[in-house]
Amino acid sequence: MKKGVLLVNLGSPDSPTPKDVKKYLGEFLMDERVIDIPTIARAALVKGIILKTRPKQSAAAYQKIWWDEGSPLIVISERLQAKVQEQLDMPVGLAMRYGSMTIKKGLQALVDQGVEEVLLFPLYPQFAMATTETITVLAEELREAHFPNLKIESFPAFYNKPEYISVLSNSIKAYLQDKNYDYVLFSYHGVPERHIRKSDITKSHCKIDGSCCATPSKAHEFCYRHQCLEVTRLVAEKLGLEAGTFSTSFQSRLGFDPWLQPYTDRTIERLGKQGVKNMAIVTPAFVSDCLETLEEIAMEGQELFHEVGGNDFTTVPCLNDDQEWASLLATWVENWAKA
Ligand SMILES: C=CC1=C(C)c2cc3[nH]c(cc4nc(cc5[nH]c(cc1n2)c(C)c5CCC(=O)O)C(CCC(=O)O)=C4C)c(C)c3C=C
Ligand SMILES: [Fe+2]
Ligand SMILES: [Fe+2]
Repeated sequence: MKKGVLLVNLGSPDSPTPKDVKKYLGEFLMDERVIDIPTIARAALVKGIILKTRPKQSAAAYQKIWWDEGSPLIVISERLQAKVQEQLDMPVGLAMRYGSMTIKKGLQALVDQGVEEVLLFPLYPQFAMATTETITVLAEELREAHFPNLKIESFPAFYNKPEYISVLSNSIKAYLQDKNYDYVLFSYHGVPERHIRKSDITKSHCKIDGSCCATPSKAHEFCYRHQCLEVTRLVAEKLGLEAGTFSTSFQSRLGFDPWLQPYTDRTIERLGKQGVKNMAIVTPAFVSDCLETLEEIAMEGQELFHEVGGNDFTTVPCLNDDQEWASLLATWVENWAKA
């Protein structure tokens, strides 16, 4: 059977105009795994409230980070795809969960090249209902409706694979080598606490308290919070960071529900007020730089840190198209193809 791989990332608007941002956010936020409330309530919230104001505000943010070639997230994902393709004999496709580069088009392009068996590769180190799950569910729906003879297998969350932790730690170490820092903040995209409880396959483990994520459980296979805390622990260990000089926080909260805490903005503020002068910030929920790293962290986060007395604020780039990272992806794909 001819094999191929489809890398899948989140997606971006076609352009940073309020019109295109509105279209993109409409698709994104109407996903039942992103805003997980009943359809009528979701439509009222998204179409009646969020889409009335957010597109203008988000478009202004996108305009600050947009590149001549397009959305950073898309351009970086394309560069990564090209590097992975250089190392593999099988076709390597790229698709986005939202926006114009659809998963349907990505699957069709592979089928057109004769592929009969696809490795679906969500580009997210940690599992989340709003990221990995929505990709795998949609791909299966598309397979049933349009590609009934195609075999699709999904690559699971890779947050604790030693080779991933190594590549991530190496890239952070290389970037911070000659930088001034006395604290490393690991900031992950947040999710509503409710998402964590919904993904708990034991239905009773996740209490989102001080201990559940450190207590071994089957629930952790699908616990975003546990997986983020593990990445921090493993990378800190690898980099030899001392206790008290690093911590985890969660960014990009939207709406009024409780999301995973501590929140990144409040953490930056607290650390600055407590006397941290030189902060490095890493964002391991994202494999590519995007609005959430380039604007929310590198611009807004830095401004906040300076306001509360901080000096240096270093935003460590995501893995992006790092050569070691591309080689690791190619190795994982090869291992799958051989199995
Ligand atoms: C409202 C709910 C949202 C959930 C839940 C959520 C989870 C989630 N998102 C990412 C990765 C990215 N999100 C990005 C942008 C973004 N995310 C939300 C909302 C939720 N995300 C919104 C409304 C936006 C758009 C921008 C804005 O208006 O603030 C991006 C950046 C995309 C880009 O074009 O650069 C990424 C990447 C993860 C990993 C995650 C759960 C773990
Ligand atoms: Fe998001
Ligand atoms: Fe937990």
